[in-house]
Amino acid sequence: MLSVRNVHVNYGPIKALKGVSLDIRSNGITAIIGANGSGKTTLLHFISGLVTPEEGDLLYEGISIAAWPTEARVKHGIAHVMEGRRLFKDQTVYDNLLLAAHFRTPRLEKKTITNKMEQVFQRFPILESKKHQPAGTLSGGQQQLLIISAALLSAPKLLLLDEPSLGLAPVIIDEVYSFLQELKQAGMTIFISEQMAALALRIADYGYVLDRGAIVKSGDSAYLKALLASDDLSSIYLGKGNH
Ligand SMILES: Nc1ncnc2c1ncn2[C@@H]1O[C@H](COP(=O)(O)OP(=O)(O)OP(=O)(O)O)[C@@H](O)[C@H]1O
Repeated sequence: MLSVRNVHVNYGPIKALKGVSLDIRSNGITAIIGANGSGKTTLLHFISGLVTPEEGDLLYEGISIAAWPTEARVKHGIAHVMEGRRLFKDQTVYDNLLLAAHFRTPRLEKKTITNKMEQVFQRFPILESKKHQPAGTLSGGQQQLLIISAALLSAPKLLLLDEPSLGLAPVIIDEVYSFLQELKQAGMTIFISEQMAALALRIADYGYVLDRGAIVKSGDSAYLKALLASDDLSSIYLGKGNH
């Protein structure tokens, strides 16, 4: 579905990505795993058009979209859930969903939005019970589920998730991950970045290991799990994620 080709991104003298190439396959989960500062966020920002590369290309369903602005990528189905749970914390849960639905597809009919919101509330009754509360009053896990649900309101073709487990308690991480597993079973295409390698490999079909801006290993999740278990990845300080 999406191919990153030989991407180089610099921040002044810092070379954040040094010739990264990878493929995100349809209907499944691809993971990018790497330590703090390895370049995962930069890679997701590149895919969303939030950083300009020195060099490289991005192919989406076979066509180059490297020159497209972020809005065009969003309109064509690339939804990005950023690191750090960015919500409108003073707005209610309901309004956050409404804003997300309108932002991504301004001409959605009211009935369609209502139906989609009903689906969110059926899946997460806790969000319904708190729908009139400011989003900032939700727990970290509830905020993460709200953000992912909001991203799904636009029925994206590709969902990008940057470290969805960051700062969450283990039991909540399990809830977020089982929701991602459900989305995968429903046919969604997901690209997930994680520092906790074993966690991402639990649900991913395929993975890439990023180390200081370069892909150093790749393979299906069984292969990468075996590398992790044999400590072959220990030099790059990945979180094991065996919580
Ligand atoms: N805006 C910026 N200006 C300068 N350097 C940056 C900027 N953003 C990231 N970097 C540097 O680029 C490198 C890659 O950072 P990036 O945030 O992409 O890594 P990451 O794997 O997502 O790390 P984290 O897990 O901390 O989010 C790091 O050395 C980082 O310090």
